[in-house]
Amino acid sequence: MRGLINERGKAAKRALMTHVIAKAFAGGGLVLAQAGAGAGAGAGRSSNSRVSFSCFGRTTITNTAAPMEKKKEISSLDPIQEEKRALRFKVRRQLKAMSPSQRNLEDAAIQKQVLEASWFKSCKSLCAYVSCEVLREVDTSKILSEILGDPTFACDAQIKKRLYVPRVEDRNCHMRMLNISRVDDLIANPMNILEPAPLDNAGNQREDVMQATHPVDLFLLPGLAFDKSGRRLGRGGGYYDALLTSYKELVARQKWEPPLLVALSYSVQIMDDEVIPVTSHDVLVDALVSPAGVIRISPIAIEKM
Ligand SMILES: Nc1nc2c(c(=O)[nH]1)N(C=O)[C@@H](CNc1ccc(C(=O)N[C@@H](CCC(=O)O)C(=O)O)cc1)CN2
Ligand SMILES: Nc1ncnc2c1ncn2[C@@H]1O[C@H](COP(=O)(O)OP(=O)(O)OP(=O)(O)O)[C@@H](O)[C@H]1O
Repeated sequence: MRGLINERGKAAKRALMTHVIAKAFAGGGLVLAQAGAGAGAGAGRSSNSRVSFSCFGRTTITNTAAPMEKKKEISSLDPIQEEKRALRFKVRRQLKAMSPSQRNLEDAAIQKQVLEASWFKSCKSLCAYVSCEVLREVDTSKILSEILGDPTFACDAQIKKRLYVPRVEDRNCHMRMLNISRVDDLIANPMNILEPAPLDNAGNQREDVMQATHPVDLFLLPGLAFDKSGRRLGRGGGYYDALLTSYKELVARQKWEPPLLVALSYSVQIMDDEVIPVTSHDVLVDALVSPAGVIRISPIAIEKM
């Protein structure tokens, strides 16, 4: 899975950029954004403009040749979003500076801890992200392959778990978690992230975790930065915050046990307290798995992990 993404290299970045630009124009709004601040892998550029995107209809377009009064609008953007954007920029740079061998070591250490953990072994149903090399995310390929029984990975016994993975639906930056049973169920989306088609090979709708009759026990979450009080900084789409909020509401309605929200983090992604800005939309995680170990944060993590 990781190899598949590896091979795509520059084409992936082009695909990502095309997608982000298309998304920006689909959003329709015209808001100024700070030059440089949002200019990560997905920022589109022309000679005097940069386009970046944010979800829930807040598209941002920077005209670097804009007159002064337009530049003033830049500083009137929500300061929390500005802080988040600056932190994303910084963490992306640190992730890019990690050597491949360091990343491999940390990927192996994180996945080993997950695979050997009692809370993972006992979980019957989970939502997990399909890691993307271009985004420098903690690798999940070994975890997913063990769940799905990929023969290229040696495992003592196939772990039987129900697995849901993200699929971005274009409208309103909506993300669903759909059930898959094989690695082959995944295809690359325009952002070059592997995700399932809405229909399975037999033409049936894949089960959406929001429609499932049984709860999931665990979410394995991606992100750009985390801290030891459970704060999580995502990539700015609000996809996970929205989905986790809806899922928590479903859990409360059904009187199910809440799932463990566990983020996977390289060492450089763990920030000091108070560094990550938060709003009321941000959902806190219960625990982190880093190469140095599991960090249990919430009472549910302390009880179950
Ligand atoms: N593996 C994986 N799948 C996922 C997510 C994720 O974070 N990781 N998502 C979680 O939401 C959703 C997709 N959301 C995404 C949001 C932004 C970017 C992205 O490429 N961002 C660029 C910067 C873009 C910009 O700011 O202009 C980047 O982070 O470098 C990718 C996926 C659903 N699937
Ligand atoms: N549940 C929600 N309902 C409405 N808007 C939301 C919700 N969650 C986040 N948003 C909005 O989405 C935008 C992006 O949010 P934020 O910067 O917190 O995303 P993120 O945590 O980086 O991304 P993700 O959740 O995909 O990992 C913000 O404008 C935020 O207000």
